[in-house]
Amino acid sequence: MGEIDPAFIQATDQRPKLNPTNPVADEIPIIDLSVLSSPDETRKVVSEIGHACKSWGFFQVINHGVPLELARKIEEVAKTFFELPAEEKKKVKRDMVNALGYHDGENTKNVRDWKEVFDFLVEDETLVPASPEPDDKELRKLTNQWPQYPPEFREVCQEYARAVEKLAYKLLGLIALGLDQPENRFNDYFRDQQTSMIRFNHYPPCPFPHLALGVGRHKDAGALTVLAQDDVGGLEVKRKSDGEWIPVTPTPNAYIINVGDIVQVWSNDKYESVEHRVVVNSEKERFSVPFFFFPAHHVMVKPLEELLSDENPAKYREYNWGKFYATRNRSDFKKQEVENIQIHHFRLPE
Ligand SMILES: O=C(O)CCC(=O)C(=O)O
Ligand SMILES: [Fe+2]
Repeated sequence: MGEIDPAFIQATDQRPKLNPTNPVADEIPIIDLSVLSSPDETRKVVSEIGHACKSWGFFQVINHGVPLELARKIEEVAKTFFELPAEEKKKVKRDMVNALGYHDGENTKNVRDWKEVFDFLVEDETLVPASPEPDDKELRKLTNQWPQYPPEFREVCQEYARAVEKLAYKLLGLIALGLDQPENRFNDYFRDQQTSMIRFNHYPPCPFPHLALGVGRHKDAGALTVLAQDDVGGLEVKRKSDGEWIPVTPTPNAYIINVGDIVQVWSNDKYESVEHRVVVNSEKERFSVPFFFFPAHHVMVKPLEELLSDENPAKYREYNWGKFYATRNRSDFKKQEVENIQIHHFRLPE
């Protein structure tokens, strides 16, 4: 079995309980979107989603409109890509210049994740700040790197991106309705120059599942995440009521949705971006595909004025999404000595 590289070892209090003595019932709500054509049913779905966002920050959706055939194809191209020899994958490796493509050395909270990933942008050319420095107004264009194999890779990725983007807008609308806002309240932040990204995660079997994590605990920084997972399991969500780590049992053909930091700020903490992590196992590899719904770089994120009052004053000062993203990317890329940028850094004193 050999020795584990110490870079992967989680601090004692972060290590997973692999065989919990009291297995927890899966409580994360499953919401059926097939009924959205009827106004009464839509109201019900809006309220179910609102509840799920408040109590869990997570829910699953079924009958979501993403063609099953496309979901199957995306899993297949992702698997085929990760099976390529390392030298082939390294041809599209991310580097200091291009942050997109393949890599296997990511740190979450300064511990290395047991995974390899491939990242691509939903818009093939995406503008982002050139640096995290607040006074540097320069922008740069990010572009995708596409592997040559499998040959259908790019086309399948782009078709999948459009289908999941549609679902992401639908969900964003339902969340807006749940906050008593018009359904299209948030759309303009994305319509032009969204910075959304799709990631293929591959978690190889790990001989040290009690010491390492596939992804360390974190919150997603964007507005929403729309995640496909296979049938292996490993995602765990921190339950708000007691801080226990609750596994999200795979549901066939479902997407897992979680609200990110941006929705937390827009909703002024009504909905919270909840911590989650991925546990690995010694036998099976696992694949997952998150779609990170990110607004345009120029969007200033702040609590919605419409929700604020004397009783509900703003809990955050506004921040620029592009600079947040640039700062976060810098610190995920290299191991750093300090905590990387987090949403609580923008919290106003009570
Ligand atoms: O693989 C998963 O289930 C979740 C991955 C995740 O949380 C992420 O990539 O942000
Ligand atoms: Fe995540």
